[in-house]
Amino acid sequence: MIIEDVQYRIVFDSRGNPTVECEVFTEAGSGSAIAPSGASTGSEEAVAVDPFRIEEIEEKVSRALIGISIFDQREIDRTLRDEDGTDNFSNIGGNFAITASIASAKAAANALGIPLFQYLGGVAAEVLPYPLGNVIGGGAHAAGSTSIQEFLIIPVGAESFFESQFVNTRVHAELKKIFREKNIFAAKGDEGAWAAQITDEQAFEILQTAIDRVENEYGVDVRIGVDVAATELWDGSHYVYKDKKLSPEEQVSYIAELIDRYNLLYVEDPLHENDFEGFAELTKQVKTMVCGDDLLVTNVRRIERAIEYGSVNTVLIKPNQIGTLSETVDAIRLAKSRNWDVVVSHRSGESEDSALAHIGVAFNATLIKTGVVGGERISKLNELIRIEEMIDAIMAEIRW
Ligand SMILES: O=C(O)[C@@H](CO)OP(=O)(O)O
Ligand SMILES: [Mg+2]
Repeated sequence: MIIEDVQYRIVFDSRGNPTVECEVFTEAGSGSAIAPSGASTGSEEAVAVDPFRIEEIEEKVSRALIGISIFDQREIDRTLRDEDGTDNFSNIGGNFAITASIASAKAAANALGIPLFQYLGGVAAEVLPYPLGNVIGGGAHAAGSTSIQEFLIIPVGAESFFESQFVNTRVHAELKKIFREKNIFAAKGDEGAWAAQITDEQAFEILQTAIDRVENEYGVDVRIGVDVAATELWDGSHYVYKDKKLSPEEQVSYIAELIDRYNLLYVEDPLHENDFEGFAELTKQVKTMVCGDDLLVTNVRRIERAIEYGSVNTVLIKPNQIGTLSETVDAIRLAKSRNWDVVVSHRSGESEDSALAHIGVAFNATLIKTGVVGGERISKLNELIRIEEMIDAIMAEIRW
């Protein structure tokens, strides 16, 4: 079954910015995908181009893809690469490429009449990731709030995906109460996390109080994680926080101290995007998940470098950072070959597209990073609740 047509349209993302949606057609129907976008992007990411170049790029992509088998994802993705001709998709745009790539996979799954997670992951796709929920945020996602970009929670004691997300929503709601009790004005940042004029230390204390209350009420363990997004703090020689300035060595000890003090389970981008050695220094010292986002940008070449240095033990996977589904899978496989944990992640600018939930289940991600609230975050979380139901139903039928 071949690709018969490829069409793009311009739609809007959660920040209200125009973005592209791609629809790939076969004789059996179609599949579609919407491009997300980052605010704190890594400099080595695939480049998103202006959605208003739609006419020119749609012409190129459809000419290239029409006639290829919808089930030959590698060939589809190779063709997108060839058509672009650059390393970072600066020609046809990572946004135009990733949507064509994922829309093709969805069209293939639809043609077979199976869900995307099953098309991509087969019978091995039977475990759900835990939701890594962003509950307090600042940095590039909310000006004036914390220096650390994201304070995240992981409900490690939950027994189902539903329960995990339920607990995360309780912590998010409890935080609202605490901000009120303390007379701290809190608004919401780009990902639905609370944004307030507080220091990072205050954020940790407030979050710990919220977690204690929720743990008491529901009897589930909740751990804290952070995305420092340290490239945003880096001025070329120091990490500049609201209330302090740290040298690279001080930054490593500060993060190690935070891990110890708040029993952090997860730390993302604790150092700037080119400090492979600094990451390695920290990873050696701690037992927690040390994750590379801007450092690795879902790119096999950068993951190889991180393996060489021993920089991390966890990879963040954002399909739009690399631009095709096949290369996303290559990044996941390479990380898994080193026993790293895999975390699939949304972007700060998102949409109702829920493919990320399917990709997380298909490739056995340990965690899925989304917000906790907001339609564009909830679309992935609710999809995981549906997938959990589907897996239960499938497992009740299949016997090994
Ligand atoms: O840094 C991050 O991990 C992401 C998602 O939370 O932010 P952005 O999409 O703005 O890069
Ligand atoms: Mg990040």
